[in-house]
Amino acid sequence: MADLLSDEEIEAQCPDDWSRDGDEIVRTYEFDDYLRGVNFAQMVGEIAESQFHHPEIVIRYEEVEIRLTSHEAGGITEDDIEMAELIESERGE
Ligand SMILES: C[C@H](O)[C@H](O)[C@H]1CNC2=NC(N)=NC(=O)C2=N1
Repeated sequence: MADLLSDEEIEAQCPDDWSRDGDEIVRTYEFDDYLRGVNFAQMVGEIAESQFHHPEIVIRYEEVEIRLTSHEAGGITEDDIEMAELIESERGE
């Protein structure tokens, strides 16, 4: 199990366009239509399964919110940062 990151480490390692919200890091992605968001959520789910690290995914009209935290560690770890980076690389932003 990964160790909890310090406030300073989270600040330094949180990818651009992601923000910290308590024990989570979060980003909301915008899409041109609902189904593009649904497809993105599917892709995030596949990454989550491959990493065995599962975000909260909220699908709304033309946007998808991704929230990451490490439940077992009780906060934000390298696993969350890595997942955010993988999602960013897939999104191509
Ligand atoms: C038993 C435990 O749920 C598993 O080891 C994995 C599954 N996916 C997970 N996902 C997240 N976000 N945090 C975890 O601690 C976690 N643990």
